[in-house]
Amino acid sequence: MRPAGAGPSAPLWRIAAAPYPREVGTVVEVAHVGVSFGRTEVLRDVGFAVAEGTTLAIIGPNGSGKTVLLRALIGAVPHRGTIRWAPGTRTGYVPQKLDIERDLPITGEDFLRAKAAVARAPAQDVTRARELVELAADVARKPIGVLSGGQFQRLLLAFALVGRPTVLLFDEPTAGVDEPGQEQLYETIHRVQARERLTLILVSHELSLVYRYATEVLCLGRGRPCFGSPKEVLTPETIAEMYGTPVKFHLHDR
Ligand SMILES: Nc1ncnc2c1ncn2[C@@H]1O[C@H](COP(=O)(O)OP(=O)(O)OP(=O)(O)O)[C@@H](O)[C@H]1O
Repeated sequence: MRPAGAGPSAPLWRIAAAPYPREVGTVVEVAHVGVSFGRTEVLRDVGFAVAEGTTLAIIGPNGSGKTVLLRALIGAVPHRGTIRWAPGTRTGYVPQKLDIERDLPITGEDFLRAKAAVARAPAQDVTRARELVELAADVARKPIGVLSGGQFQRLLLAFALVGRPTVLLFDEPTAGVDEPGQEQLYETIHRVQARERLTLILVSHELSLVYRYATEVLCLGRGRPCFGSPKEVLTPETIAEMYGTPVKFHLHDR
């Protein structure tokens, strides 16, 4: 299958040139954001807005600044420009990598309880989050080092859900997960999103899943960032331009 999409004349660049209009229900507004490390500019003039309950996918080649942007959004990286969260927003962040040793002698349950303690969330949030992501209680009682890639990603998702965020920021939800597991994980995220009325901002390399699940797509890469619907952004022309090379992806049947 080939990607469906608008022609090259589609308005792909609407954000960088003109900020997205403020709407009722906008969760975050980002305008002219830039990030540099020393003399190296990683992000320049990034702008977009995310409406409540929608899914923004951030795509782009390795090193294009996707993780840096997520970290800027949660305030972990200094930036230029403005990032305005709606009052009352609570974010849950799932990093791409965890800076903990997987062979630490702690169980999934311990891990979730630690988050509840830090977030001052009630103990029942742990069970609730675990059940939401369909992680079996006996799996959560195992040491984190023996969990499969898919189980570990579910644990990370549960970790982010403890404290009841209104927005989930997810860096590569399917890293270390096989292809059927990726679909299942996206289904789970989608289900949790609908049930909890969450807004999702996720970084992904899985363009077919992005096509299926995202409401809007922000593409970082060579040239100016582009922002639009999956149909507008995920065209062979745009992808080739942003990645610097043609990228093939398959659209799964619904
Ligand atoms: N704290 C930091 N100090 C210096 N440079 C950094 C720092 N964090 C990220 N970078 C650099 O910023 C650039 C973008 O990194 P980032 O991790 O955001 O890329 P990415 O698009 O998420 O890549 P990937 O798809 O490989 O995960 C890289 O060149 C990286 O080395």
